[in-house]
Amino acid sequence: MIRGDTVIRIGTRGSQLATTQAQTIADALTAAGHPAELVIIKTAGDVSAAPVAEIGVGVFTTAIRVALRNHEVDVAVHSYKDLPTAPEPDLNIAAIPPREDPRDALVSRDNLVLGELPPGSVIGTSSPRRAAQLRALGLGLEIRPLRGNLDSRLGKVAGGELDAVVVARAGLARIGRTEAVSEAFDPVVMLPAPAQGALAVECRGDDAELVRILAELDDPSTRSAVEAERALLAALEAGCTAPVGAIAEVVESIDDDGRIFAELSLRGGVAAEDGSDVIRASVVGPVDRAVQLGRDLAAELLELGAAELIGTGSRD
Ligand SMILES: NCc1[nH]cc(CCC(=O)O)c1CC(=O)O
Repeated sequence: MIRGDTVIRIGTRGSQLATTQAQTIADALTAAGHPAELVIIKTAGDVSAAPVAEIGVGVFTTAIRVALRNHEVDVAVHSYKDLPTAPEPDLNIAAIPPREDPRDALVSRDNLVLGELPPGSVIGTSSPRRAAQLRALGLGLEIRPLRGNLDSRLGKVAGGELDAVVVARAGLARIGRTEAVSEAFDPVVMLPAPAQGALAVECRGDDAELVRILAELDDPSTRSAVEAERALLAALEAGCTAPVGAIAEVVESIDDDGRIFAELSLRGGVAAEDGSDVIRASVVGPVDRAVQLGRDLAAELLELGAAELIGTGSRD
């Protein structure tokens, strides 16, 4: 069924990463009989090269949401981790497609893994979460601020300006550059940003037909995982300013009668920005209790002292 004769307009940032991921949604909709096209929208994050910590949460997403509310576009495709946690009651994240690998990735000179980088090596990242977790490893690395699109970040390693950068593996996967990855960090080493690697496909809440069409692209396992991670982040934002990492996965468990069933495993952590301390905890529970699991884990982290870790409270 085609929505009248109108083409669905998908709002996206103009970066290669953003347009590539929005195009996958356009292609999926078109293949399902709903022709769609991209509309490029400039966001504050595209205009300023300042660290996200300074420009604020929502720099990559606010302008796209404005265009959605103004009916300039019908759908917004966001990197989920860039969305503020505040709910937007008039908008509906109608699809969370299957997630890419959520891990952070090291891209380094000579393809070295983290443990091979000598003390004093210079690593680029502007993410307080990545910087804090790198410092906490105690490897004597020097952390330098770094922003810009993925290509320019990788270029700083290729050009010899930096020994390595840490970026989301998912971003590299989407633009076809996974060959650049020298190491994907197990979450035991570095917890990814909540919702890293996931997309939020959003429309106006009153566009019932589009809500229904987009729902076909939804992946319930990814949705549960992202809901748990984001609930953890939202609960911690209230009482803690240090950077937060989280990863949830649907895992198979076996009950007392030997039957296999699905559960949601959530790991989360908070790190002092100077790397002097990391607090981690985990929880496993019913997949349909994702939000509660996130809140429970946040409460546990706060009990363990998360609020006492000082940070800028900024996001990736
Ligand atoms: N903060 C910018 C941003 N937003 C989403 C991604 C990567 C793709 C994703 O996580 O879905 C990136 C780049 C990065 O963190 O390296």
